[in-house]
Amino acid sequence: MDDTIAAIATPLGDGGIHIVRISGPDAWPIACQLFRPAPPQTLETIEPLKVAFGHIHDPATGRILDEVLLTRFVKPHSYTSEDVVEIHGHGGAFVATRILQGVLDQGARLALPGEFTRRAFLHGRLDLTQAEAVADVIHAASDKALSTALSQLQGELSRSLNALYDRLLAVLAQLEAAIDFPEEGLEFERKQAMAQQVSAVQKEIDALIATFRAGRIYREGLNVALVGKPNVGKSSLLNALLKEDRAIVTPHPGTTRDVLEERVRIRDLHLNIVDTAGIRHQPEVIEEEGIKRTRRALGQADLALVLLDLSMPLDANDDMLLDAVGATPRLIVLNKCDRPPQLDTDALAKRFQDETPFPISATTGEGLDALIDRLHARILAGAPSGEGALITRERHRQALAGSRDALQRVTESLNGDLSEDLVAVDLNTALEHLGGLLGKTFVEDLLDQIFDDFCIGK
Ligand SMILES: Nc1nc2c(c(=O)[nH]1)N(C=O)[C@@H](CNc1ccc(C(=O)N[C@@H](CCC(=O)O)C(=O)O)cc1)CN2
Ligand SMILES: Nc1nc2c(ncn2[C@@H]2O[C@H](COP(=O)(O)OP(=O)(O)OP(=O)(O)O)[C@@H](O)[C@H]2O)c(=O)[nH]1
Ligand SMILES: [Mg+2]
Repeated sequence: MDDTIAAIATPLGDGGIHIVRISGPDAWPIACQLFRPAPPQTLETIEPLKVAFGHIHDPATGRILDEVLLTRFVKPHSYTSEDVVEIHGHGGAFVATRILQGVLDQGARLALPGEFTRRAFLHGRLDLTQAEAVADVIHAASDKALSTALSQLQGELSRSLNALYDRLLAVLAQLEAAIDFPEEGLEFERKQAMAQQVSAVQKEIDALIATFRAGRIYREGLNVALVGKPNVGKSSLLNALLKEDRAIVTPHPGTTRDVLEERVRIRDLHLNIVDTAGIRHQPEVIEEEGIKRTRRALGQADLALVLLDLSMPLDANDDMLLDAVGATPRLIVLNKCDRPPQLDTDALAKRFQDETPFPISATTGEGLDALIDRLHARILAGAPSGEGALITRERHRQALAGSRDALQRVTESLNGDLSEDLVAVDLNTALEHLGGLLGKTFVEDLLDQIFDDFCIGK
């Protein structure tokens, strides 16, 4: 951590401005080799956290490389808690790379992905949940995703976890006192009181674990599989939903799948909709493959949007599909309601007793608002009300579950008659899980996992 790192903190391409960021003990000396402030400013008069105007020179040739703004941060008052310099140059991959090269030539090392934030973590300016939140702010695709990430960055989750950690630490101190002075032992009442304190913490951990469903869906979006027989209007519905919010939609290719996935924003939330269509030719050959893909999409979905064609009777395709949906939570959507209905609605009502199918028309847009209302309500159903801390990642859930299980053993032991040493072991395990979640203790592998997903320059 004692070397000086540098990177272009903005995406490489033509744009308005680019930022070259330098962090470490040589950040300022390196900047001094390259930057000439415009008079009357001199290098000596540049104040931290103020913007200075000037030029970057190429020390090799003395020529001007760019006209820039520069900000100096003096440790520990910077993003990384180290000395930092930011050079704001003109947008453009070539000029940005040219300035970065100058910085590297002066002795800085190219930063690894996430290394600035990793340093902020290692210097204690952020804990691990806050560092994760930095990535979540960057990837946020809805208001909920953004507000969840920002409150985590601001330490909302950290505060809850630290409070629980401290309460357990206080119990551990009592236990250890009893271990150190065995002649005094632990009276029954003391043990009861400790068991109560522990189970109170356990309850709060359970409550945090229960926020995972909502937290994950806010952060990642609800995974929706759009399923239905060929021609029922799946792609039309997807397009209609996309049109609702065209500007903020970003199509991104499935990572391991060859199906199309689209991100659709619905008010303050977003969905990841997988369109399972498009396998129509040579049905005898492709049919099976199509069903396999549909099943795969369904397996990864939080919700299936099952499309039926209101303008024709249910057929064997629909049956096969409904079979495939199986236990995946679903919403039945009846498309083409602009056409004369052919679907036997009595039979339908019998078949889907507790469900209200949604009549829509993907082409006229009829019923779409109601469908969106329903989707929105369904996502929020069971979500924690209010502003409390949420957990958003499987890592959080696992750590909390580990802590909760250990605490369960602690309360059982305290209520039973186990020795203080053994109780302390479980209590320590519970603390380690919480500590690991916050990054109080960590292994490099975990940091690699978290920070490798970051961009270079973050
Ligand atoms: N130009 C620029 N914009 C940016 C960042 C940055 O590093 N540079 N950020 C990050 O990528 C985010 C802002 N986060 C930041 C967090 C802390 C500090 C910082 O210097 N903190 C010091 C001083 C604060 C103060 O003077 O009040 C500190 O905490 O001591 C800077 C940015 C988003 N925008
Ligand atoms: N009248 C009417 N026609 C519709 C509606 N939705 C879709 N269609 C028509 O139905 C046909 C099939 O629509 P698609 O959206 O391609 O259907 P799909 O389910 O994606 O079909 P595959 O990709 O082949 O599985 C097109 O001609 C659409 O214009 C609707 O609500 N009303
Ligand atoms: Mg289609």
